[in-house]
Amino acid sequence: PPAAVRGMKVLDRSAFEQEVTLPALLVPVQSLRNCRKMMKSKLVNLSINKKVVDPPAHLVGEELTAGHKLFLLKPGTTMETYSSDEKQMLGKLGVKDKIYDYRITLGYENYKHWDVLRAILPDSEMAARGFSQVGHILHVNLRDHQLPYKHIIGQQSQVLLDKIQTARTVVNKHQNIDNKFRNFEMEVIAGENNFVTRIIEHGRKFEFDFSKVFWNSRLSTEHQRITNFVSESDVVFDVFAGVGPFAIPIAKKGCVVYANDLNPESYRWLLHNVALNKTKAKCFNSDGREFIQTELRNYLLTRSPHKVHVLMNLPAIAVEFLDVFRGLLCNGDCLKLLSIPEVCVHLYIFAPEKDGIADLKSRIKQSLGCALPEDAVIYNVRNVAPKKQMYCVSFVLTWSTLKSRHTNIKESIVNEHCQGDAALKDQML
Ligand SMILES: C[S@@+](CC[C@H](N)C(=O)[O-])C[C@H]1O[C@@H](n2cnc3c(N)ncnc32)[C@H](O)[C@@H]1O
Repeated sequence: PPAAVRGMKVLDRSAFEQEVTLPALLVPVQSLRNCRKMMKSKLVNLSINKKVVDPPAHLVGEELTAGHKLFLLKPGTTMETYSSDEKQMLGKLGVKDKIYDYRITLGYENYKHWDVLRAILPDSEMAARGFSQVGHILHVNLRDHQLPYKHIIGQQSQVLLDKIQTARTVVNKHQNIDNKFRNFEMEVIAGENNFVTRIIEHGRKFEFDFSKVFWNSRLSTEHQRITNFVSESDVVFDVFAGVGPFAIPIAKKGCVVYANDLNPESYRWLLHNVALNKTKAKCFNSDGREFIQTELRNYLLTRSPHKVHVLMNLPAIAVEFLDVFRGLLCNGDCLKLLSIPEVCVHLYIFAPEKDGIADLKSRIKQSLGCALPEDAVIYNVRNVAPKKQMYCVSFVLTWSTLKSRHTNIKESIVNEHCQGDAALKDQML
């Protein structure tokens, strides 16, 4: 497109009009088929109705207009572009060894929407990064300097909407996801003003209002990894459950699931999705800390024989919640305490690329009050930004952490309970 369109804030289609000269080859009609095959990659790649046209007499001479067509080629094509073999082949097909200059007026409609965006925007980055799709919503992240162009981007996106049949809305997602509930602020730049969408992830259905809750399709592999990891007989506490992408497939597997989210909208959609998938999960709308202190604690004191998993997917700050496990059971009846099930925490955490493991271990230690167990599994989930990784750290909570805020006092409790009975003490320890 003409250079003058760069920086345009309101779409002016007429500014795209210009006369250009395209190189062209004169081909006898009987060779059209073979030539088309041979020159496919060399034909002009604009959205032009006809890339093979009738030759005008003023260009090729009266005698060559009949029985011939012009092949319009990519700008810059010369006879030197062809190898000697290709030239020989063209000669055999009766193609003239000459490039003609074909004048054509191009307009807005001849460019693909990405070409239009690339030509208008001050940098081509936005066009290169493209769109992501969540249900019927396409989303872009416009940088501050691209905001003045949002209407043009919206208009171009409308073209995209027409092409992607499942898409009906284009939003600009403000990049900052630092708000409490991890949802994006978004603004419709094309299509319907409707954020309620439906996703199918690994065969499970999820409906939610994308403007009010967290959803990230890039976590789908992780959702599946954890779902595969837990056994049917395990009990799962999903502390930051969102709209249920861990909780629902795990419940469908047959596990008992307790799912919690502080965002009332996430909670509402969580309940909706549990029903939509015809499954069962106990759902809560509490702060994660309170959920652990009440639901998890009560459950552990029931002396259940089932292994417990605690999912903590709030990678920016979940580590700060670990202190809640310190002394979680410190006021419990000691006999009950001695038969608590194994509790495996799956903590999501961001860490820098450089020395990330040492960094996360140190933060976990600080919050948990003891070092991460040797056999903890540190799994790299994904790269979230340049130099920033997301990990899932899976580890079993030690008895002493759950019982004591300070030190390992298992032995002192046993002593207290056994009242000098050495045999009982041995048995209990
Ligand atoms: C990163 S999202 C994860 C959601 C879901 N587990 C997933 O994988 O898509 C974190 C969730 O934690 C919720 N949240 C934020 N702070 C919370 C808190 N203090 N207690 C409980 N939930 C919280 C947010 O509403 C959000 O749904």
